[in-house]
Amino acid sequence: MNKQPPLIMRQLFDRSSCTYTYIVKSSGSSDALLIDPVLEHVSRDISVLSNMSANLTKILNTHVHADHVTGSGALKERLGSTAVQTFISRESGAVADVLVTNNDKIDIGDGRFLTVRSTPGHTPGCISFETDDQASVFVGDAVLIGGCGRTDFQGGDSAQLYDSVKEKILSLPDETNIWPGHDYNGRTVSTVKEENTFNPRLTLKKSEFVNLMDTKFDGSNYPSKIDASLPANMVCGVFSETTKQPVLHPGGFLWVPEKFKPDKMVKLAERVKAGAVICDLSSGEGGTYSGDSLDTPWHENDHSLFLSEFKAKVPDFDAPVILCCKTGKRASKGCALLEMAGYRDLTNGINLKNVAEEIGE
Ligand SMILES: N[C@@H](CCC(=O)N[C@@H](CSS)C(=O)NCC(=O)O)C(=O)O
Repeated sequence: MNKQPPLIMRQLFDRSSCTYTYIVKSSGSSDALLIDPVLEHVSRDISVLSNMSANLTKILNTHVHADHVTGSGALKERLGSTAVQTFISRESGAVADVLVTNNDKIDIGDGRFLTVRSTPGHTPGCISFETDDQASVFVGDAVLIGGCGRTDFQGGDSAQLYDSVKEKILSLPDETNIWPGHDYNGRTVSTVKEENTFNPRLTLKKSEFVNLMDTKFDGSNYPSKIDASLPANMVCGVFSETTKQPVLHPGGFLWVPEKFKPDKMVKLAERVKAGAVICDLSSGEGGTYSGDSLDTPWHENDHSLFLSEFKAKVPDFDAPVILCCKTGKRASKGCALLEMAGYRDLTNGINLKNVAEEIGE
């Protein structure tokens, strides 16, 4: 029987965001891959790879991180953009060289591979990477040691997270090592058996888990770097040489949560009474309203510009805001973008005519 060459692994840490980065390679190949690199540690990662005589060929991202900027783009720039490929899930909506989906195989070299497991819930596009011998699984933020990723922004869904984790991670053999994306208490690795036995969240019944998560994580205390991280990570950390901002997302894709879709508009009159700032993104295409409204044009191909113009007009992240346009579509994208940037009280008002009708004008 052919024995598989052993895998060599390194776990690296970012103290600021408590993020783990992993190097994985096969002993019989010089090729190596990195999982979840952090921008500030690109030099360290290159140096560790060099000491291992390893040649970085692939950078895998478990998801669009909200608490740190990925080192993917900077590593590509330093090591040669054609020599290294970036990976992220197709479901994340982000841009990378390779978009992967459930059950895809990622070659490590020397006959070894990782299998992609779709594990949404912390975000819709979260994936885990399982080694071919099931000795290890790199889970990003789906499972944390004695915990799990939060589910209160970026389309998080606690019921979905519970199902993902139970079906794709905690169903692996007892002895499978679980390598998390973070640990805030100095722990490094766990096993399926330990998490199935002791994880205080994931040993709950699904309804109890959902209740706990939805109470504990209420959309407050967002990661402090969310504003810079999300736009950068949607393009795998590639920055424009001229603006030094993340390059624009081709096509301007924005994930729009259900609650911001135009047909989900609710309690508009109540938000107006609460003193909501009404912003018109349509430059007057959506009818009129007798009260005050701010004209803040939507920039379909430059979300950063919209964000900076909006922030200059509405600096308070807790201000109630109603976005309007002509049909509610641009407003829904605007709400999604502003929520990712940290605004907490957003409503899609569809258009000014609709606002006027809702409040009985
Ligand atoms: N304070 C940190 C953010 C901490 C945090 O929210 N961590 C996330 C993973 S990074 S999006 C999480 O899911 N935590 C789970 C938990 O149980 O705390 C910062 O400002 O960056």
